[in-house]
Amino acid sequence: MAATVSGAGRCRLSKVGTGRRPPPARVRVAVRLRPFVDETAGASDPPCVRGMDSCSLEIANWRNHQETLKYQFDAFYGERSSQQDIYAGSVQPILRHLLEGQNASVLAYGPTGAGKTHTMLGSPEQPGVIPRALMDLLQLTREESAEGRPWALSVTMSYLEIYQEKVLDLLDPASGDLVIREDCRGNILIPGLTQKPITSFADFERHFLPASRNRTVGATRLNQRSSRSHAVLLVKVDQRERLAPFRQREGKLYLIDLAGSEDNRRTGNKGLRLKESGAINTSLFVLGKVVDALNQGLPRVPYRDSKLTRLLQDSLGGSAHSILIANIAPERRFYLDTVSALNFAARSKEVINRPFTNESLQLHVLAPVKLSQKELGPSEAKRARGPEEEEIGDSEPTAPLASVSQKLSPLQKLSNMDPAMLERLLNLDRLLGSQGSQGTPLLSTPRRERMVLMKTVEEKDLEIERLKMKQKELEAKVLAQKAEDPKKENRAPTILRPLARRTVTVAKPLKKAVVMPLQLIQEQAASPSAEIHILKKRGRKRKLESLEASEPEEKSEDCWELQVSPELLAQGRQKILDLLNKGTARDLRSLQRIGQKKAQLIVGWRELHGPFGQVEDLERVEGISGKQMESFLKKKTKSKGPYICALCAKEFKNGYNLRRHEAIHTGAKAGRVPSGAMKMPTMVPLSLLSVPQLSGAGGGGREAGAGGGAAAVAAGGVVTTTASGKRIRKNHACEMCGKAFRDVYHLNRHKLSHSDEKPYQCPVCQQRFKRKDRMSYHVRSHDGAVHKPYNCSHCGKSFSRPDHLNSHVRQVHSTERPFKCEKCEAAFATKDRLRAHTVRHEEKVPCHVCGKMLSSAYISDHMKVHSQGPHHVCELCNKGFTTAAYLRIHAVKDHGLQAPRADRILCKLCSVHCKTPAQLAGHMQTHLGGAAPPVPGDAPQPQPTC
Ligand SMILES: Nc1ncnc2c1ncn2[C@@H]1O[C@H](COP(=O)(O)OP(=O)(O)OP(=O)(O)O)[C@@H](O)[C@H]1O
Repeated sequence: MAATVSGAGRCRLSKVGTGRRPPPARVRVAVRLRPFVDETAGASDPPCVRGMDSCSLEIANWRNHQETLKYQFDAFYGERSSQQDIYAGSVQPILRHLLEGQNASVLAYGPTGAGKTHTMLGSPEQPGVIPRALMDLLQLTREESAEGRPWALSVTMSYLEIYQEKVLDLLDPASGDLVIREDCRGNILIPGLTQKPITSFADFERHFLPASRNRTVGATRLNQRSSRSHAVLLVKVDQRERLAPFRQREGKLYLIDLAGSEDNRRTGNKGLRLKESGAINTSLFVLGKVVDALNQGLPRVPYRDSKLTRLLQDSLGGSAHSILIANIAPERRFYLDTVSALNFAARSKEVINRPFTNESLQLHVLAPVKLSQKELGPSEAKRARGPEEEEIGDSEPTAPLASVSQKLSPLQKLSNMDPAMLERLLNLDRLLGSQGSQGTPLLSTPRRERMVLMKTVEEKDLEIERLKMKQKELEAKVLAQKAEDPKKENRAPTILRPLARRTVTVAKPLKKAVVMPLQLIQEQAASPSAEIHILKKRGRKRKLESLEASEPEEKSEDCWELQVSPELLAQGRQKILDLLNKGTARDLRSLQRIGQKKAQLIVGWRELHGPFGQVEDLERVEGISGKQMESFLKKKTKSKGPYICALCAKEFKNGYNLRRHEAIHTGAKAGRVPSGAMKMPTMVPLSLLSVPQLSGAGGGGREAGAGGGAAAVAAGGVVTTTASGKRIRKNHACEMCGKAFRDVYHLNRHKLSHSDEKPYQCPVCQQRFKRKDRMSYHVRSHDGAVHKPYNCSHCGKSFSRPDHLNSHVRQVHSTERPFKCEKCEAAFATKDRLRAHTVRHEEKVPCHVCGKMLSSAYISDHMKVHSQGPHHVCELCNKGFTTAAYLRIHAVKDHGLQAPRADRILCKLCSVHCKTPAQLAGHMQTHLGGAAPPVPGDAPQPQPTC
């Protein structure tokens, strides 16, 4: 029986009367570890995964063999668990939701050969989830629809596979590729998909077993009967109420055996198998993206990017109670697949679904339960005719009918709605969704909820109208006030006119201008002493006609001077001091003459020596000279120009520079002020600046990703705004990774990161470097030219900067691991290490050449395999490797060698690798019984090196 699934002809009543968003139900995740397939293998090769309890497991960390990665799920089933354990523990509990008219789905996920088909299908001796669930479900429906019970239940089944992005009906293989559609309520439909009614398990087997033989399977190196497609068994439970109000419910159960992700090096796939594998990997990759998008609350979830995710729209982030069974294998050769499957499972358990009851009124009441109008009351008789008839039928409805009609009529509005309005509502829905609103979603839920939202929209419109009115009133008031005091109105622009240089050269009266910040206009009357004078002094070229006789010495200078009262100055200095003591490196950069490097030096100094007593203490920071200090302080009193940033007090010669600088704080695009805007310099005395304002300063106004990209470069370049407000166009893209750079120099410097080439060698110790500047710096360290006064109290290593010392202590000697991974329990000493670690949680992407699944961070390295061939060849077996690191791993793993790095010096006594002869000399002390290293915790003392 071919049937087109359709919701037409029904009036949906789900959650009528509740008006609330359905309660959330997280996707539940269970992990099943299969036993060793070859039982003898277990003895020689211990499993790489170990169960800890019924919910958690641990797996070795391949980057650090001392560590294990721990995962926690809703359930963990070890290798000894039976099919019944999994079914009873994780699947059986969700079946009851089907009888409530809700959807449920069970997905088996995992790498190829990990036991997905075994879990879902099993064998005649060990039946899996599918036969067990069907048996129970049919039993339940029989009980529920027994005579005298209010509901009549019927069950149908459909069975399909997604093979190479084609939807194929396994019950009718001749039907070809079917399309997936979505109805106006967001239900996923497959028109033309066969639905077979089943009333007993024998019925089910009669349809299911031959259909299963239609599923595409094939032999790979890892699995003799590997599923080459995703198989989806859809079981629908229809319920019809036997008595009024003749409701109808529909619950859908998806039982999905996903094809396994495949590493084609190990499966040995070629030709068709490789093509199948590409389709499988791609759809699983999209599945990962869907999970990520749902977890991050992105406005667009890429369901449509693959047939699999389109079909699963209901199960992930939709309306189903979902359970994901992640199957994993114990063999070491599956290690990376296992980690990847566990990471996917960990991410999936964050996904929230909102199941609700799929309930509607029957339009055409079932014949057997149709009662005569006599048997029904008049109102019931009318209701039995169905809502459509209610709405369009009688011209003079009775009272109860009218009330039903009234309830339903507004719902019609939505279908008749103007598309623009519908779009607005959709946007609003997305917005609410992205903000994690507790409000009602719009189009993913039944109509009644949409009504609530529409009402909200109307209320918001009214609110906007009200605010507009208020604004108009206020504007009218302001105008009235201005009219009352025309003198004040006229004076303001004179006071506030910007003191541009050009105006000064021609305007004699501007010998002395009083410029008031806007905020001070009111205060000035009360406190004349708070005046701030900005004096324009005579320029050398642009001669001022005459200046006041009292200021003869100022005539020789060509600059603006800001004269502030001593109290204001003192307050300003105090604020700078606060900033020095409390601000982060980023905040400090908002100060005059303090860049990234100096900011870090200041923070490092502060961590070592405690807070600064006075601003002048800055001089004690290594790297800030007395001269710089002087000019730093001087800059606070001597102005570059009259344009002062209201947030960080930096001064600028002209408005354009100021606006460009302001973009740092606002993140706005620097540029011309719109013609209507007031062209005013922002002049605020330091005293008005509060520390929070200062500490908020320095936010980068990035307009384009720093990384840019080849595409963006091709389209005219990437424009970025640096933290100091400078706009840079990056026109040069790296062809390896697409990152954009401003010039060829930086591009070439970056390209070195893609190669292992180290062209620069230290003439003293032969250590090699990728960059010349790094090499020269290193060479200077040999002759003591690099001053390294900061010594580590734990190991004696010297550093030129306190922040370097601090980060060394944090990384090497501290047991503190403040940077925690959100996905697993790993913790790190530095942000960089955490960042490197998070790569492993990223869903792998397929290489477009060979289909191999890799973390995106490793793709560019991997591409070397296809482009230039291996660089590093093992001398023992002639095998090539793309990186020296891989060659080293190979030497250790396959030949049991401890391969020394070319740039390392080996200690002959214990084979420890040292970077430099100096380090080796230090290390030798441990063999000679030299002086013990300083006691940990000793404050490091700056010691000049000889
Ligand atoms: N829990 C288990 N107990 C015993 N044998 C198992 C178990 N799980 C899997 N196996 C066996 O492992 C082999 C591979 O399992 P299965 O075919 O189910 O893997 P799969 O994940 O479906 O692979 P593919 O994705 O390639 O289809 C089969 O021979 C199966 O019988």
